[in-house]
Amino acid sequence: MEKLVEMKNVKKTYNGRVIIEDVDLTFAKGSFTAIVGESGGGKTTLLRMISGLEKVTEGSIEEHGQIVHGLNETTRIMFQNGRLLPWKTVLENVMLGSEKSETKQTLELLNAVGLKQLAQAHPVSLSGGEQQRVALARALISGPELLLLDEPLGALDALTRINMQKLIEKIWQEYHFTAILVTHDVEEAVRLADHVVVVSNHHIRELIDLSDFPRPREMTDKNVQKKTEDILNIILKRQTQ
Ligand SMILES: Nc1ncnc2c1ncn2[C@@H]1O[C@H](COP(=O)(O)OP(=O)(O)OP(=O)(O)O)[C@@H](O)[C@H]1O
Repeated sequence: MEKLVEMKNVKKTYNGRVIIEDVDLTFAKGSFTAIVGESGGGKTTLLRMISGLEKVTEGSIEEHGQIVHGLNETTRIMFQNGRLLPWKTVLENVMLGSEKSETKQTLELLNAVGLKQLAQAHPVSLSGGEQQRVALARALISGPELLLLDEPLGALDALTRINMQKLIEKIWQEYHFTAILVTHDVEEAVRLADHVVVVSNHHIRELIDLSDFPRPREMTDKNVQKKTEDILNIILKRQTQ
């Protein structure tokens, strides 16, 4: 297992208030990790520290053995709101993620995310799911090593969400980046991740290894349902303590 990111004894406080502490996590190259847990538990803060956008208060975060200082060239972030520029076309929005001009790979990527026919459309004419496809392509156009996903499917309806989960899994398998996903949706975490991090009470409460679960994972699969219930119980138990 080759390490990409390593968090050692990380603590974050805002104005003396502990948001998260005692974080020791390793993210292997090419792995898919989901971070779940109670609202306000520090999930986004964890992601922002990994991205370099937020400083750690104590401890360290290393990428390829180098301390993370600010946003890395090879890291991209995808948010709940695609943050597309309305006056630019789909293709132009995607190209914002790259300093190079359009290439054969650009069209391959548009094709892979199902946007080839919409390359000249503007964001206003796209559905929410299509807009997030553009945001995904823009995040991937430069070939990042690490993709941070901050609740990227949170605003989508249930069916679109499931289709987007399948797309993210397919793209992750094809493009071999390391993915870290923050989500409120435990089913989504179990469907996509090979490691699930449960955050609660300002700590990493549990690490669940799903790397042996075959893909694609369907919610009709009893083992997938059981894992989802187990994780939900860990979160709920904590909240009632
Ligand atoms: N810049 C900041 N200054 C002060 N407090 C902050 C700042 N950013 C986040 N917080 C606080 O840190 C706590 C954790 O926030 P964070 O967004 O990381 O949680 P979360 O687990 O992602 O929550 P949610 O699931 O609701 O999105 C919250 O109480 C939030 O108010």
